[in-house]
Amino acid sequence: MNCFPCFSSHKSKKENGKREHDSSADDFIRSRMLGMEANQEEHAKIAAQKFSFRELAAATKNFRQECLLGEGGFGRVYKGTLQSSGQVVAVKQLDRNHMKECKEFLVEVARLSLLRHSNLVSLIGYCADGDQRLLVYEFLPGGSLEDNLLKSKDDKPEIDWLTRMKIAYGAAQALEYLHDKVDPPIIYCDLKSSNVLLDEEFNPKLSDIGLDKLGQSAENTSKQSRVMGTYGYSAPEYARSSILTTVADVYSFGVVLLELITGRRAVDTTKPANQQNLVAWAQPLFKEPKKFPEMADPVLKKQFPERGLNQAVAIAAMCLQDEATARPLMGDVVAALSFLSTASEENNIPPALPPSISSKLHCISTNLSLECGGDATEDKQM
Ligand SMILES: Nc1ncnc2c1ncn2[C@@H]1O[C@H](COP(=O)(O)OP(=O)(O)OP(=O)(O)O)[C@@H](O)[C@H]1O
Repeated sequence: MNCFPCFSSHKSKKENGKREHDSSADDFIRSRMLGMEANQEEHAKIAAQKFSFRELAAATKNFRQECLLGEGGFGRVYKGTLQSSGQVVAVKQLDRNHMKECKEFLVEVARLSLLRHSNLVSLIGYCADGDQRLLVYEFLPGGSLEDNLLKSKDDKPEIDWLTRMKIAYGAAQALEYLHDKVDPPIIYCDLKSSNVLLDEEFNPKLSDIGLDKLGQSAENTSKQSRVMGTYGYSAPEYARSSILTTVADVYSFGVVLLELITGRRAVDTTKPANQQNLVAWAQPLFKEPKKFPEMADPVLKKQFPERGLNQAVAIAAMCLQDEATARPLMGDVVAALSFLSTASEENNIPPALPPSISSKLHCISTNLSLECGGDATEDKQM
């Protein structure tokens, strides 16, 4: 028997991430708002709070350099404190070339404000004063997964195995929500460790569900105009065709999971040529389960359950299959990770999967030409 999980593939459940949907709430908002003038009435229909530019300037000490958290593809992000409530927030000031049209901006804010999940950074409010466009998010004090896992760790505690699995589980739940619980489904587009933010307890939240991303629903994949994704994280079919689907998100998730397992960057130009691309380095190892423990991050000092490690690598291997339709659905990844992230603190061993899940997750040795190492007890886990 083999310990690798097999998930229902995208081909069987959905065709390339597309699915039928009825007229949804956001269609309603879009149609209503595009037909209206940008006035007070429009603002009132958005769940997020409306801020004036003056309020956000005050919150960020006039966008002072010391408040700057960083700069991304859509603009600068500042840490601020709302004077009305004392709440600490992250204020994203969009570049002038994004969302100039007030109506379009408000439509996208309305869509953003409908998203609610504990593993997504919440949108608190927005500002559309003159030509200024700003978004106000909850502030995540723990920094990004990239900061914590992959950058210099002098002043940071190492992230232990179970915490890594919990981070993977939370990020997977957020993607499952966007793919399967939102209608029409939303493709995250740019999952990478710098977009996984952490709170004080290392609970992950996906950030940067940007305006372009919300404009890119699973129904309009062929309308992709701007190059999204990040080298090292993008699915091979996206590099070939520029068409994004939910299965491309599954691939990017596989890369982040592999980063969590190995402590290596998706792309690291400081490494020897054959190790610079994480997936290319890992692919041959996926065929040699006995070598899986060698893939683990050395800073873990072998403090991980071997069965859990084998299962996590197998999930990553499933997500990273070249054949897009063979990749698992995020719902199945969530089911498997829920067990890997709930090991008892005492023995750090993930519990056996219940029959209902293990029957769903049947073996994938034929897909990946893998034979699992480990003992019979381990093999029964998945
Ligand atoms: N809600 C937040 N709480 C705390 N820090 C945040 C928050 N949102 C963004 N940041 C930080 O602000 C910086 C810029 O973030 P932003 O999302 O604009 O870009 P990015 O993720 O670095 O790049 P890209 O736009 O290519 O995804 C990053 O360091 C990020 O960790």
